[in-house]
Amino acid sequence: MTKIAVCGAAGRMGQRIIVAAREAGCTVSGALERPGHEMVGQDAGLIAGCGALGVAISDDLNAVVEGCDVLIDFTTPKVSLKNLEVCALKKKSIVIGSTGFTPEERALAVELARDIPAVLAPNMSVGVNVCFKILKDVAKTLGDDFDVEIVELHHNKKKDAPSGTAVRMGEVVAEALGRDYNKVATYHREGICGERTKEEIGMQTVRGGDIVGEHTVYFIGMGERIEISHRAMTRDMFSRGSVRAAQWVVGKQPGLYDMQDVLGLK
Ligand SMILES: NC(=O)c1ccc[n+]([C@@H]2O[C@H](COP(=O)([O-])OP(=O)(O)OC[C@H]3O[C@@H](n4cnc5c(N)ncnc54)[C@H](O)[C@@H]3O)[C@@H](O)[C@H]2O)c1
Ligand SMILES: O=C(O)C1=N[C@H](C(=O)O)CCC1
Repeated sequence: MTKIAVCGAAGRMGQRIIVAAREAGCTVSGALERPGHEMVGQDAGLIAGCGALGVAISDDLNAVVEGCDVLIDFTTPKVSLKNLEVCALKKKSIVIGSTGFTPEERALAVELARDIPAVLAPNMSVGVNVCFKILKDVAKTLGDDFDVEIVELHHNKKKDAPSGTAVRMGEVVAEALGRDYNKVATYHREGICGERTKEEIGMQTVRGGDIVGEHTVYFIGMGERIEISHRAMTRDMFSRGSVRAAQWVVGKQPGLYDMQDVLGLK
């Protein structure tokens, strides 16, 4: 039975992951929150709404990592990189769902994961990862005759933009079209900004209410348009995906994997 510890345990995702881990028959061996968080000391199961687990939320990263097989971390990039460092030191696996990594932070994650098996994915749902796969084929088939725009919608508590999912969608399309995402991504259009170039990939962000997560990639041609969308109705497909990744990654060869590896979509 996989021993899973959850970092960000009182968060929107952390609470659902604790529920998903129990539903999957895993042991919740530990729960972490930031030092000084009001929930430190509280029972993680009670906070998650699934009944007492006898696991108190802790702020002792080293002790919690020591007691698990794998850490599931949905926090922030800086926290995740610290967690990855400690997991590497203690030879434990880690599943990271945090988003908002800079290219430099992502490169550091690759380096830190050289000696342990780790999964880093901006979206743990099956549906989005199938979208990643079909987007590559659609972009390659349509080529440069279709302008690509990506729109993402999330709740008003989300701290990063655009979503990690939208960035990954942009990267997949850019790669399929032989472009450098970091050069062609266009996050802002205002004033007399000139005609749209063929190469740019527009990235638009909407924030409001309790939207769980919606993404649409538009391939806009002359006289026709293709739209590929994913709408998340609950966070449970993310949490179930993270637990599936945690069960998959333990015992794998060292390195940084993504959800396509976990789902066998490569
Ligand atoms: N990969 C996916 O499928 C997926 C799905 C949903 C959200 N996310 C990402 O996961 C992250 C978290 O999202 P959320 O909605 O749960 O946010 P949230 O703010 O509700 O939860 C984050 C939690 O991390 C805690 N935290 C902060 N610093 C910490 C530390 N040093 N140690 C332990 N805990 C710490 C916070 O106190 C908070 O409870 C975001 O980056 C989001 O984009 C990814
Ligand atoms: O709620 C969030 O925050 C989400 N973040 C991920 C992203 O940034 O892509 C996945 C969707 C939900």
